[in-house]
Amino acid sequence: MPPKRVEIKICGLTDVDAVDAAVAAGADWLGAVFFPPSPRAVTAEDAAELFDALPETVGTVGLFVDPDDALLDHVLHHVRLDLIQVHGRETPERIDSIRLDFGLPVMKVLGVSTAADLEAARAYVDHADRLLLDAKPPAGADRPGGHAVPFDWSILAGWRAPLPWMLAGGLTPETVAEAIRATGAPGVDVSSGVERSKGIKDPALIDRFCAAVRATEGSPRR
Ligand SMILES: O=C(O)c1ccccc1NCC(=O)[C@H](O)[C@H](O)COP(=O)(O)O
Repeated sequence: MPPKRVEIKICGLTDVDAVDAAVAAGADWLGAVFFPPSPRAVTAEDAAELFDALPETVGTVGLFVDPDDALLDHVLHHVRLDLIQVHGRETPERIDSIRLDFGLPVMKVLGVSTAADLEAARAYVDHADRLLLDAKPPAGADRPGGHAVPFDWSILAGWRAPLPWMLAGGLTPETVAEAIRATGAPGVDVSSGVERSKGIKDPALIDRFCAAVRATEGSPRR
């Protein structure tokens, strides 16, 4: 079987050095968080600077939590995004309206901790373009993601993804290869695991993360 390329998304970027490191390391997707309580939140203007002059091979992702149309309008007025990631309680119908009104594909995040949580995926077929499986946030958290928490990957055994998907939640340069091997994930998403402190990305960790993913390509998977 030919080697399978695993998509890499580096999320929560806030500075140009980290963007440059992610591009140089071969990341496929770069994410910016538009959710002010996050330590990684950026303004539309910041993101426009960060995502200026990227190679065409690199896609840009805006991460939103239950965004209203005014926020999406504002951000998209400033920044070229290729994919909208929604990390809140967005229904399939709300995703339809985002796709229709803003003309962009949407990746819906599902918080999972048990196999039963995976059932929710089916409701998004014919609505979302992609799914991102992430851990549920700790109790009382002020935001639904980006907590460096993995979920139990064994719940994915035998799961047939109804849409293209990515794996997230507490991945690091040390764990990502095993995560890919154990789950067969066609894509991986990281934020905390490539940071030197909360919200501050470390170019060397980005490089190590991407290298660890690329080293898995072609090796046997689930
Ligand atoms: O990063 C945040 O602060 C954030 C805020 C609100 C919703 C989601 C958020 N992060 C999610 C991600 O960055 C990723 O998509 C993914 O969950 C990976 O997070 P991590 O466990 O930190 O690697």
